[in-house]
Amino acid sequence: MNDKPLLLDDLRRARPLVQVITNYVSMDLAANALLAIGAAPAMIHAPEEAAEFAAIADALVVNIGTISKTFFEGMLGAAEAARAAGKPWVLDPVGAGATRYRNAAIEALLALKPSIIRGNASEIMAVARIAGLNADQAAPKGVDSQHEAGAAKGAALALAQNLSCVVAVTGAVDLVTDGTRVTRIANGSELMTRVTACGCALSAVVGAFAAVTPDRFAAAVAALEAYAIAGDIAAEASAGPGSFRVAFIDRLASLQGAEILERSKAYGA
Ligand SMILES: Nc1ncnc2c1ncn2[C@@H]1O[C@H](COP(=O)(O)OP(=O)(O)OP(=O)(O)O)[C@@H](O)[C@H]1O
Ligand SMILES: Cc1ncsc1CCO
Ligand SMILES: [Mg+2]
Repeated sequence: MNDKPLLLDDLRRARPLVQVITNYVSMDLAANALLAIGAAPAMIHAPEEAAEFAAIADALVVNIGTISKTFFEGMLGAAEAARAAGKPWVLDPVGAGATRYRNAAIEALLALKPSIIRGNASEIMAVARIAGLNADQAAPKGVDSQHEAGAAKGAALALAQNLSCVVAVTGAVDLVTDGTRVTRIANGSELMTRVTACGCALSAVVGAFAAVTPDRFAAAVAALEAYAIAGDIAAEASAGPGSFRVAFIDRLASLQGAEILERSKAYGA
């Protein structure tokens, strides 16, 4: 029996408290995506309280999209506290490779051992380079991917093995690896790339799934699959990016295990 729909059910029963330190662009969509999927969001980033809160949250998500000195201090404290408390934490390395400041922040965050790294292909290739792996790839030009997820397979495997974490690479076909297993997910709509912060909100949802199972690989696969399938269903009734954004939140909220089983285009490869 496929256990992915059960993880969604577990999530809705547990209603995990997910602390999200994310960029200004994504705060609203990420909090609403968490509520819709069945989790409880808390967007808490101030260095004065971020670490204290991470010790009581069920999972932490750190996204460096609009990082600044203050945000970075909060991220370091929270990630350290999550690690010390044995809570899962997810890193979304937005714009990895774009500037020296961003790369140094990523390097410091990698040292705090993220449980799951979720990014687009360009970002994951840049993170591997920052970690001293796979150094021959081109730098991304901004926050959007210049590459297909499959192009980052080597970088994702190397990162997962080296940091003992799960790496989730998104794109037209998503790729998830724990360094040994690789699952691809061919669901999702191109409209998701035309709504800003769809990837950031996904990273928040990955945190919610990671809060309800110790199996980080299963959590990442289940989160990406549910998210992309909600995107497929929402796209069927959308005229463009604006109406899609609204329909997408509705579909995350109404998503059923049976729809995941019916529509899943996940395969091992
Ligand atoms: N070309 C595509 N076709 C279908 N689905 C896609 C496509 N590109 C991305 N997706 C889906 O969109 C979601 C977000 O992934 P994406 O790779 O766009 O993140 P991102 O680049 O980090 O986004 P952002 O930086 O805007 O938050 C995932 O569920 C992914 O499967
Ligand atoms: C557009 C943008 N700029 C910094 S973060 C962000 C949200 C998508 O990553
Ligand atoms: Mg992104």
